[in-house]
Amino acid sequence: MTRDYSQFFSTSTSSQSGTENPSKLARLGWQTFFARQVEPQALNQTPPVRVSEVHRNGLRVVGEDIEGLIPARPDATVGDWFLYDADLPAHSVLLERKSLFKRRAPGHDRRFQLIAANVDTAFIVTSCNADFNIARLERYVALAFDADVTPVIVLTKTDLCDDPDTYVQEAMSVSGRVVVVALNALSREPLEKLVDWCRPGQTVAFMGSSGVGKSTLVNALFEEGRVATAGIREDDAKGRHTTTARQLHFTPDGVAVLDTPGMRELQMADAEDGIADLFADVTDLATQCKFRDCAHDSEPGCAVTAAIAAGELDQARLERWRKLMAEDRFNSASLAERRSKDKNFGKMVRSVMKDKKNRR
Ligand SMILES: Nc1nc2c(ncn2[C@@H]2O[C@H](COP(=O)(O)OP(=O)(O)OP(=O)(O)O)[C@@H](O)[C@H]2O)c(=O)[nH]1
Ligand SMILES: [Zn+2]
Repeated sequence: MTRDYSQFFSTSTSSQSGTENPSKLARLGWQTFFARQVEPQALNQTPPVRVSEVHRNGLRVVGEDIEGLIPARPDATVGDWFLYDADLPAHSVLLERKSLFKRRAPGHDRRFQLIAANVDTAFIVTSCNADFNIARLERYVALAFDADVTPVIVLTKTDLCDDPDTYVQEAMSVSGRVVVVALNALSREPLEKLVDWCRPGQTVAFMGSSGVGKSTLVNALFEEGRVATAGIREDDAKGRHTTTARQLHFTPDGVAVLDTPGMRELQMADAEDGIADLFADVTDLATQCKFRDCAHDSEPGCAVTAAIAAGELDQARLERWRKLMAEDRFNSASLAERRSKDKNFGKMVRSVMKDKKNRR
């Protein structure tokens, strides 16, 4: 292989700027972040490939002129980049990731499962109706922050709502760092309003409950509509999974769209950093409390309760922070740790779980 990869070493412009005619590799999502990790000579010997599908027997990878298979390995997932060794695929070298969604396995050992790597943007989708739930939005935003993925809140079904602006205002209260977009997913608006995050070479994911319009938005990104929407489903009020495989779909424009059922079951686990990012106002206040282990209840010198009393912090937001932290702690603990937790903590967790169920 004697391909010249030097063009991918430009550090002045990233592929995000959307050049007129991006190369195949750029359209697969190859960015300066990955190019910086590699010597040009190595690229010629072992060209970059991206994991487009995860199967039991291996990772399907695609590159400039390559379609290959790397033997299954637990340390890689869809969206990962490898330097591909065509002679010994198992010796391909995994590149450092920009971002990673992971979760704890449901089984006994609670291992980490890698869900998706190198996603640039997570569209957190909800609709301007009863699905809208501020606590759920916060969970997804915290998960995205924790994964180093940019969250964008997308409010769908504006056409069915008298006052979308109320929803927009509330969604904006989630975080000053998160853009909120409101649209009718069945119109041309998705293409117009999501364009900033859907340029060639970008990788996007859609998160949100069933029926909020994720497939509809994905369809909008594909000219021919390759991903099926569920349509009307009277037989199954809760909706069903129209997506089954763990893979990346590439739009004709070169946007990689993540398609994995795992995104649906993402739980708060070891996501303390993401929660801290989202609730920076609360955690900042907490550092000013008189006692380091302040529970922000009735302790003297508590900066958090003082802020609530002064009307600077919303009590409801504080409660949602507590619940998210409790959920994260619970899900992060091993089974043994869970058993040894004291009764009160168990009670708290049960109430959080009950609450979670009610929100679904
Ligand atoms: N009027 C209107 N209908 C919408 C909008 N977005 C989605 N829908 C409809 O809502 C239904 C559910 O949309 P989907 O795109 O299948 O929702 P989903 O989030 O992919 O659902 P799951 O596949 O179950 O996760 C479909 O009948 C869509 O046509 C919107 O903005 N306006
Ligand atoms: Zn306090």
